[in-house]
Amino acid sequence: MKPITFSASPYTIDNIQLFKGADQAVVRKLLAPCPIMHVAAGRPLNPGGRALYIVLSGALSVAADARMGMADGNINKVLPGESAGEQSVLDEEANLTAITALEDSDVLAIDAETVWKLIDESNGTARNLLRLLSFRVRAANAQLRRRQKVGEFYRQMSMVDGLTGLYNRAWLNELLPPMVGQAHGTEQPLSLIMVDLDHFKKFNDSHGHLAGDQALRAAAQAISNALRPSDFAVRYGGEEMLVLLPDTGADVAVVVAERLCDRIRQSVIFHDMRLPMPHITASLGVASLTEGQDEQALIACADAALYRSKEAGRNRVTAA
Ligand SMILES: Nc1nc2c(ncn2[C@@H]2O[C@H](COP(=O)(O)OP(=O)(O)OP(=O)(O)O)[C@@H](O)[C@H]2O)c(=O)[nH]1
Repeated sequence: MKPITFSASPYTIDNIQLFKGADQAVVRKLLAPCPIMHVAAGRPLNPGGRALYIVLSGALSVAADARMGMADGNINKVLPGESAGEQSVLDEEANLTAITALEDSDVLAIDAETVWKLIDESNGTARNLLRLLSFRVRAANAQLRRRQKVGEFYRQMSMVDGLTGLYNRAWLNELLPPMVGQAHGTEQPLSLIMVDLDHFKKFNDSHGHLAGDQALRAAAQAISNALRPSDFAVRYGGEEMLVLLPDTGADVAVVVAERLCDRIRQSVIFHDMRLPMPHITASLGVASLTEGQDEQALIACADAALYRSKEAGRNRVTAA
């Protein structure tokens, strides 16, 4: 079968995605006046213009524009037979994507009016265009989902303390107020334990800051291992940690705090037996939410109890 060419060019239309299965005579008639542009490698195509471009030879690169909030360094390569710029033609918006020739290319430029005529007069072209747009929407949705996942990952990372793996102050600031609100609303108890490592300055001075970091990790691990999945451990400050116990009243909170105190005292800082065996202890303060109390007052109560543990000789638990 004789290949169908268009314009005065040697190119055939049977390999162009958009015109697959379309009435070739109609397509050829409408494409006849459309210019074929030769674009040198690295040159942009009509920035901001409204035209549908079909690559006949060479290759184009299409990068989403930052103004759309879609720019993410992703570049799509458009190869012979494929098209770019359909959307700007259909929604009558200026093309916000940067289209550049990756290599010396021949590109058929179809102006908006001709695209609409093709849609009106060639069912096959209209169907192909719909299919193409549907594919583009799916790809954009998948890209958005990927970006949401990455965003959520970084959001969660920003809520975790890098040294201990416990939640950090940002997490506490976001989550404690609603937890206090919920406890008041449901009249469920909520308890809080403040944990502060004893003589930690001396520990650092004697064993070095790296050993201090390791001791902090060991204490955080001991705390995490001793809690129920419904409890939360937070690194509150340097060597100060905080434990939140939802649905837990004062009596049980003191039992949990005693357990944490024991586990920290027994924690192994260096598993390498050739290293000296320093150990740590902690002082703890326990407070339970009282009527009308806000989160700051609750923390202040636990802090005051912790201070009394320090005053009484450290390595112990005091309840507010
Ligand atoms: N290695 C290490 N040390 C830390 C970190 N954050 C805080 N510290 C140290 O923890 C020490 C806390 O010292 P202080 O607040 O004086 O309290 P302390 O020596 O534990 O004394 P008491 O709390 O009264 O028992 C300081 O020397 C801080 O430098 C950390 O991330 N790593």
